[in-house]
Amino acid sequence: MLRVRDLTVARGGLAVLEGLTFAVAPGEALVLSGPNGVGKTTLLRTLAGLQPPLAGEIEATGQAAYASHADGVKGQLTVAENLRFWAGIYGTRLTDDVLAAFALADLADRPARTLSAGQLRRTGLARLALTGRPLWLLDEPTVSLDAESVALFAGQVRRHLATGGAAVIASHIDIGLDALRLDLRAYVATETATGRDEAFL
Ligand SMILES: Nc1ncnc2c1ncn2[C@@H]1O[C@H](COP(=O)(O)OP(=O)(O)OP(=O)(O)O)[C@@H](O)[C@H]1O
Repeated sequence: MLRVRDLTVARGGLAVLEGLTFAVAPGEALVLSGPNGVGKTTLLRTLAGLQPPLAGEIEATGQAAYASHADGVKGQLTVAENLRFWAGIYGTRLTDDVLAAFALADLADRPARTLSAGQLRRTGLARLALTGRPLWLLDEPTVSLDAESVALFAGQVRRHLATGGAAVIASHIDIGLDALRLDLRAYVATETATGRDEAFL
């Protein structure tokens, strides 16, 4: 589903990670780890096609759904209206199953601006299920979620994988998935370190 060869990704014109080679097959999840600033978001944005790679190749079969830190939920719309809006964009339908899967049934008619941080995050994540896209690229999807919601979300990822989907997930916590793991510390670009050090002199 996703094949990456000798990839270098950059922010602000400087290489952040280099020499990345990996593959994610249908049914597989890859968890990206590494400390703040190592380049998880930069890699995910590059895989999502939101920024060009500095070098290397990315081959993907099927479209990707990218979920970033920003939930992208419109505050003046209700939860259901937000989800219907996205379903319209992706040509799918909002069903009770999706609301139930993300524990949003009781919140469906609430204006999104009145939601708690975790409820807002669950609404943003429910969008994934509406995209119908096979590859999920998830940047810290569990931020603001309590333990119950993390388990609920992990269940949705498992369901996605079981139906032939795949996922690449940046996460500081173990969300309990049987996943491939990639520690990005091993790929920190040497040029970056030099460039940043000089910038601080
Ligand atoms: N616009 C920019 N210009 C220059 N450097 C940037 C820019 N945006 C991010 N960076 C730097 O690029 C590096 C990678 O950032 P990135 O957001 O990908 O890290 P991350 O692993 O996702 O971090 P976190 O765990 O904190 O979310 C960091 O050192 C960051 O400071």
